Amino acid sequence: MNKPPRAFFSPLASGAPAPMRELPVTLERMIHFVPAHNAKLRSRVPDMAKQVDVILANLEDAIPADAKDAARAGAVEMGKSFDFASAGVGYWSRINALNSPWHLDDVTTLVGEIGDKLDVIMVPKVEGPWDIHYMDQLLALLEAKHGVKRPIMLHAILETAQGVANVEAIAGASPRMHGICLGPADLAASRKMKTTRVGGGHPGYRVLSDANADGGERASAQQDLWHYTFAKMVDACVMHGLKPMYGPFGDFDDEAACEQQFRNAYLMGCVGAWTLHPSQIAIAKRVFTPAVDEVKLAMRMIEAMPDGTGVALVDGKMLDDATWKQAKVIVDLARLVAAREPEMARAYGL
Ligand SMILES: CC(=O)SCCNC(=O)CCNC(=O)[C@H](O)C(C)(C)COP(=O)(O)OP(=O)(O)OC[C@H]1O[C@@H](n2cnc3c(N)ncnc32)[C@H](O)[C@@H]1OP(=O)(O)O
Ligand SMILES: O=CC(=O)O
Ligand SMILES: [Mg+2]
Repeated sequence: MNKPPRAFFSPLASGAPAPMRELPVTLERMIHFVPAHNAKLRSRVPDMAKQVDVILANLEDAIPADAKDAARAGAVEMGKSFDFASAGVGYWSRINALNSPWHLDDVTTLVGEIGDKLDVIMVPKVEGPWDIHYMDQLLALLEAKHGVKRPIMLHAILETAQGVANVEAIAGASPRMHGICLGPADLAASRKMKTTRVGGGHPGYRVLSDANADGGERASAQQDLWHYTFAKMVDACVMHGLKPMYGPFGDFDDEAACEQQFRNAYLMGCVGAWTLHPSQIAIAKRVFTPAVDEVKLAMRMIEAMPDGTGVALVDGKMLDDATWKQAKVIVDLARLVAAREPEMARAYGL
């Protein structure tokens, strides 16, 4: 059962900041993962911040059990030693799962030490709205205790079959929700899919054309294993005003496949993807930044129908109110990019 509308935006603890009614308007084309226990990589944060929209201190999977405390301390150090807000870069952390021995220390330490520096906590393996309700209440209590001025947002990873089944309820569980991203590795394991890949396609998942009368070779094409989940996730996010994102792509050597996976997500409505290795940053930037010719065409479409109603022809193609809205999605994104990157502003003519 949902909370009544008036209660939805009430702080959950006396002294906690009021929940946000709108998400901050920010570019989040890539969430760059930093293994937070790794001092060498932590020392590169100021350089990385010049290249990415968001830096995430990872505490969960990929951090060895005996380095969990060091990773937590590293996340605190990152938040204290670099001014992400002044650099215009988001600062997130992926905490350990709700049932893990590290979870409680992760949340209490992060909020207690860097609650005012952290924009988003990424919560893994979210199964249903109850996980978000729990996080919401705990964060409100900790924010009140530590005098945090701005609510920390939550980004859920969709990586269990139960989570996928409950994705709409997860998206609508709290005004803290920032977005949801697809976690194809854990989701594959949860569903008992027979793949060991981290995202992307699989050569065995394909459709085959009918047999040829002459016995000739049958055409066959690989299909997208993630299409259903993406579509479900994007609709749930957009319905609740959240940001859908793609998660990890594990084959660092296959940049073309990474780019295609990111592009499918972009075209389907996602705003960004995780980058796990420096080589993936340029790919995410290329994909989640609208192309100059696409933006120029969209601007011409908007000019052709200045008040957004009626019908017009641009390059021989019909547009009406719906097309105008499609064009506006692209131009709005271009304006966000232009505000951050002067060379793109010039290229777009904005
Ligand atoms: C399913 C999931 O949950 S996915 C999310 C969890 N996984 C992660 O977060 C993985 C994050 N990435 C990493 O830890 C690393 O990229 C690894 C361990 C996989 C590979 O690292 P390396 O073996 O050092 O790779 P490689 O030699 O190609 O790295 C090239 C350079 O980039 C650096 N680098 C690698 N990953 C990163 C990163 N995430 N951020 C910044 N720099 C990085 C390396 O330190 C190296 O620098 P150097 O040449 O000065 O030594
Ligand atoms: O955490 C990410 C995943 O794919 O699993
Ligand atoms: Mg996972």
